[in-house]
Parts: sequence; structure tokens; C-alpha cells
Amino acid sequence: MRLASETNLNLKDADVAYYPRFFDMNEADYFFKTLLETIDWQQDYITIFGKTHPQPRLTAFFANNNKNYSYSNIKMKATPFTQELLQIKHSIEKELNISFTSCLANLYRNGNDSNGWHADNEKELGKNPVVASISFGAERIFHLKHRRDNTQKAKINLEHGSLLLMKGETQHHWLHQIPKTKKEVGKRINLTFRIIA
Ligand SMILES: O=C(O)CCC(=O)C(=O)O
Ligand SMILES: [Fe+2]
Repeated sequence: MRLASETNLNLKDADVAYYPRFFDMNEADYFFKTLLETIDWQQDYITIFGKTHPQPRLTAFFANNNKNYSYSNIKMKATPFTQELLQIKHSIEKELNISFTSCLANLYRNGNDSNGWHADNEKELGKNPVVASISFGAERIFHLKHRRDNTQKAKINLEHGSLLLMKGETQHHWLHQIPKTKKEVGKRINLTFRIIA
């Protein structure tokens, strides 16, 4: 059963909503375990100022079209959705009434894995990108900050089975990150469903 009660974060120049228990605990446990085992998690490398570093997390990319996805000099080749990813995709689509084409999956192995400040604003995501972000496993803190107004910030603890939806002009005006943490934390899977035309 899905408890789709939604909280809008009411951020200036943004549209970000959080659904804490989008999937119930049994579904969330099942998806976490299955996705951990069935996804072919990849280590990618990013090049900054001519130096190559391993990305501080593992990733995989899925799409129902043949559109690849490029960000930070990494080209992600589209692979077909797995059965569980399709199930998750359909649940989100039904609730939100939006169709997604693609999913970038992230595996944070421990508190040392992270995702630096960025916006999901690649051209292929269109003018106002819609990103539906699902979390399974360990809780991590998601930070948001306004690009120009440094009084505007938000932090949200992304719980097991939750959905975070970013849309409208969010990516024009805000950056987001998952910082490293010194706390003992287990693995976390994040799925970001996107529309890539
Ligand atoms: O792990 C998360 O919650 C955020 C992932 C993210 O921002 C991205 O993949 O673009
Ligand atoms: Fe992002």
C-alpha cells in the first residue's frame, strides 16, 4: 500500500515536494535488496582540471528509448529497465501522472560516498526538468541551496521508501548535494527518474 501524503518544501523559486513513505517498509526492503543484487553497478571516473578521479559512488543508467545521458564528462549508455525498476516507475507515474523515459541509479556504499553540488540541468532534460528521486536503504541528508541568495537553504533526511520530486524552475535557481558523513551509515540506493527526449 502506498501512503502518498506530500509535503511541499515551499522553497523560493523552486518546486520541491517530499513523500516520506511513498513505498511501505515491506516494498522498500524488497526493492532495496533486489536492486542491490540485480543492478550491474559501475564505477565511473570524472576528469576535473585534467585529473581523473573515481566517482565517489557507483551508478547505472536505464531508459526505454536509446537516448544516452551525459553529465560531468561521463557518457552513460542506456540499458533496458529491470522488472523491479519498471514496477517502481509505474507506481510513480500513476501517482504523479507523469511519464518518465530514463533512470539514473546511484549506490552510496557508505558515508564516504557522496554527490557534490550540482543541478540536474543538462540540455536533454528539457527547459524545466522533472526529477523523481526514490531512496532505499540508509538515510542520508539531501542539501539544497539557492544559487544567488545565500539565505535560502534546506536540508532533508531522505528516508527508506521516500520520494523527492523536483520540478518547475528548481534546477535554474537551486543546487543540491548529498555530502559525505562521518556517521556509520550503511548502503543507500537512489533512483532518479527523468524525462530525456
Ligand atoms: O542521491 C540523491 O538523493 C541525489 C542524486 C542526484 O542528485 C542525482 O543523481 O542527480
Ligand atoms: Fe541531482
